Formats: sequence, structure tokens, C-alpha cells
Amino acid sequence: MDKTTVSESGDPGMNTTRDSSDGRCNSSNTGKRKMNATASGSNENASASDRKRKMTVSDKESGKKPHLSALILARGGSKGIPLKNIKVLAGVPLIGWVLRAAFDSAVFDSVWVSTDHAKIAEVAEEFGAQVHRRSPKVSTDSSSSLDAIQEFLRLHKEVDIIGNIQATSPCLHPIHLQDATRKIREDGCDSVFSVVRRHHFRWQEVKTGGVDTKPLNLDPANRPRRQDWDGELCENGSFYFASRELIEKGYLQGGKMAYYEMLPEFSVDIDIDIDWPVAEQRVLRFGYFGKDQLEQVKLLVCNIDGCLTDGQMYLSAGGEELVSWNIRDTTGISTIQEQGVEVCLISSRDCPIHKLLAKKIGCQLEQNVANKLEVLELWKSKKKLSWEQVAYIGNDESDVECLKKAGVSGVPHDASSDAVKAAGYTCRNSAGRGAVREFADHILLLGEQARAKSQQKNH
Ligand SMILES: CC(=O)N[C@H]1[C@H]([C@H](O)[C@H](O)CO)O[C@](OP(=O)(O)OC[C@H]2O[C@@H](n3ccc(N)nc3=O)[C@H](O)[C@@H]2O)(C(=O)O)C[C@@H]1O
Repeated sequence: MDKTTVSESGDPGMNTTRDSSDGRCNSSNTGKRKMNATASGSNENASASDRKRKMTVSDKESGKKPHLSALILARGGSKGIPLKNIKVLAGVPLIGWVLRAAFDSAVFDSVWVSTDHAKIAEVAEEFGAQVHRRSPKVSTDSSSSLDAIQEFLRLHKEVDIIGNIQATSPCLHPIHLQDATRKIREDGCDSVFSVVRRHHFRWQEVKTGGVDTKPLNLDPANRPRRQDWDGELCENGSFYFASRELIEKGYLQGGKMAYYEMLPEFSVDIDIDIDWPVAEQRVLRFGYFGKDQLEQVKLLVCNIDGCLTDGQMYLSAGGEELVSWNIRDTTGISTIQEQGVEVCLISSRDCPIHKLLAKKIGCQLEQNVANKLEVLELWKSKKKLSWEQVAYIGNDESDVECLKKAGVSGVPHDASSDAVKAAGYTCRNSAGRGAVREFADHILLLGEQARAKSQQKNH
């Protein structure tokens, strides 16, 4: 059966659409804004064996807890945006955003990325996911998500339920996945998918009878005001949970269905390249930045060479060493200092110009450092800070340990691959070309989020 048939038979959102096509805008219970199971729990497209199988999903009799796998599909051949699934969005490769939410939700028995591309596999493993190397057959432009999920299930017999999370919706939070999982595990749903409520009047294109269009979900003689209409539920593409049995039969939605309503600010769906900058802004405001971001950063330590400078050495004819830096970066440092974050500079070299620079921008400086972590630990304990209050930006192997320890860590775009792996944030800008400014902005934004979160907690 195709997707349309499935939806028509059971999706409460689709029922709203159908009823509205003759001008009636059907009300649903808006009190249940967050999560709403199919009211009747009816199983219009499920056979008797489907129902029996549902027992298997909840596995009440055997007592075995069904294995729930998060599965992120990330093929390499995306058309609009090349290698979209690992393109860095606000400092994190696209799949990283949803992988972080999946792990922190702690609801999955396993977390997988299905890919046909070596680099995507590498990034997936860096984020802790297991990798399913899928066949080229389910990786073409015309292969559907369902094809790829079915292939995964054929090769992973231990999995009972799939939570297919789309990387193209990066504003996902652990709470969304926890709520959806409850619908599966506790309420016995066979499938749950995410939606967003929209108040769009839709018109159908008509090609016959001299008429161009007809209304699909409104009566032009009686146009409802937004506040008098509950709107419609639209798939927002964030996730689709479904039991093995449903998927094997060719459905992602069916059986006892529930939808999970996400607020519009979390409903991002990157489809084409112009969506990217909008998604970036959205994720900075509403994305999930991990569990440990509630502390305000109090100290930023910056490796001078290869972060503040571009790592180039200049010599004058007289043999004098010259260093250049970018005013954007020093402005970033001043801005963060004004916000109460102390900035310290560190370098493995000894250079008189570093001293002048540090004095000019009012930073403590440690030069000739053989072990940067030792210095970082010393500053941290002298200033009585926790690691969560320390941010570090570095660019090469000697920075890796500091990047791993600091609560907030960043690297310029052109940092070494070891440093990139160890850091939480990869700047769009390169060393000496605005990376430090960008990282400072990132820290300030995290600070805003921390403040917002603690205000929410206090209310
Ligand atoms: C579950 C499902 O049907 N997902 C489809 C979604 C969904 O209908 C919408 O998001 C709803 O808003 O639409 C598509 O969405 P899109 O093509 O962007 O794919 C979503 C994510 O899944 C990966 N993918 C998809 C298919 C496949 N065979 N392998 C994959 O790795 C993509 O790389 C991307 O990260 C579409 O626009 O064509 C195609 C997707 O297949």
C-alpha cells in the first residue's frame, strides 16, 4: 500500500484536511498540543495479524524489552547541498546535532547511521554511532527512506523498533525523543511521527473546466480567523518511529498511530540550499547543545599560533620577526571580556610580539609552554573554576587534551584533524581570519542559552 493510503486511513491530521476540503475547519483538542495518540486507537489498516504482532512489540508476555534502534539515514550523494549530511552547521556536522540528541535521550538500545560514504561513516563514529554500510541500491537519488530502513532491518535481526531520525531536522531535543518513545513503549503504539501545526490555507491547482483553482481547506465565504481554527498537522520530517512488522510490510506510519507535535521553532526541515542559513540561525537559538551547557563560561584560553594568528611567520629584511592578527578577532576578545569572561593567551613559542599583543588586549599570557594542559589546569584551579566554566580554542595536536577537558571547545576551520575531532565547535572561519571572534560569539550565545534555561528553571 502506498503512503497516501496509509495516511488516509488513519492519520488524524489528514482527517482534518479531508473534513476541511468542503469548507469545514474541523476542531481537534488543542489542549493536547504536545502529544496526541490517534484518538480511537483504531487500527483501520492493520489486519488481525498486525494486532497480534503489536503484542510482540510490547512483548508483555515474554517480558523481553523490544530493542529500539535510532537510525539516521545519511547517504553521500545529496544533490542540492554536496555531502549535506556532514556539512558543518553552526559548528557541528549536520548528523552531529541529531546524534547528540539521540544519545542524550538515553531511550535507544542502539544508535546507527546508515551510509554509503566513508567520510560520513567516520563522522558518525566520532559521535559514537554504529555504522551500517548500506548498499548502493538504497543510496540512489530515487531510493526512499523506507528502502534503506528495510535493508537495515534485514541485516539487524535484533532490532524490533526503528526510530528513524532525519538529520535534516537539526533542532531535535532529547525530550522530543523521550516523549515519542513513551508512546511506543508505554502506550503500545506501532508508529509515532513528528508533526508541526500550520495555519495555511491551501488551494488545489485545477486544469479543466475554465477554473484555475479550488479551495482545499477553507470556505472563502467564511474564512476563519487564525484564533478560531486549530490549523492542520503537517509532517515536519524530524522523526518516524515504527515497528519492524510495519516497516517490513512497507509502512512507516500505520497500526496504532500517534503523532508528536513539535513547536514551530524546533521544526526545521533542510531541503534545499537556501534553507541552510535559516537552519543555522534556528539551531543557534533553538538547537540542543548537550547536557552540560548550563554553566556560564568564565575563562577563555586561546592558543595564539594558528588561532589568533594564521600560523604564518614573517621576517623583515633586518631579521625581525613579524606577526599579524585580525582586528575582528581582537574585537571578539574585547566583547567577551566586556561580558565578564577573562581571556588568557597561550603559546608554545617565545615571541616578544606576543607580549605586546597580550598587553594591548589586556590578557594574561603564558609562552614557551611545553604542556598546555598543565597550564590550563593551573589557571583553572587558581581561578577556582570548574571545567564547564572553561572554554578553549586551539588548532593542533598539542591542543587536543585541552580541547577534550574544556567545557566549551573550538577550533578554526583549518585546524588539524585531531583537533577537529576533539573539539565541540568547528568555526566556519579560519585562523587569523575571524575564528576567534566567531568562537567568542558562540560562547556568548551559549551564555544566553544558559541564562534562559536557568530562568525557565526558576519559574
Ligand atoms: C521518512 C521519509 O519518507 N522521509 C523523506 C522525507 C520526508 O518525507 C520529509 O522530510 C517530510 O517533511 O523527504 C525527503 O527528504 P530528504 O531527501 O531530505 O531525506 C531526509 C534525510 O534522509 C536521508 N536519506 C533519504 C533517503 C535515502 N534513501 N537515504 C538517505 O540517506 C537524506 O540524506 C536526508 O538526510 C525528500 O524531501 O525527498 C525524502 C525522505 O525519504
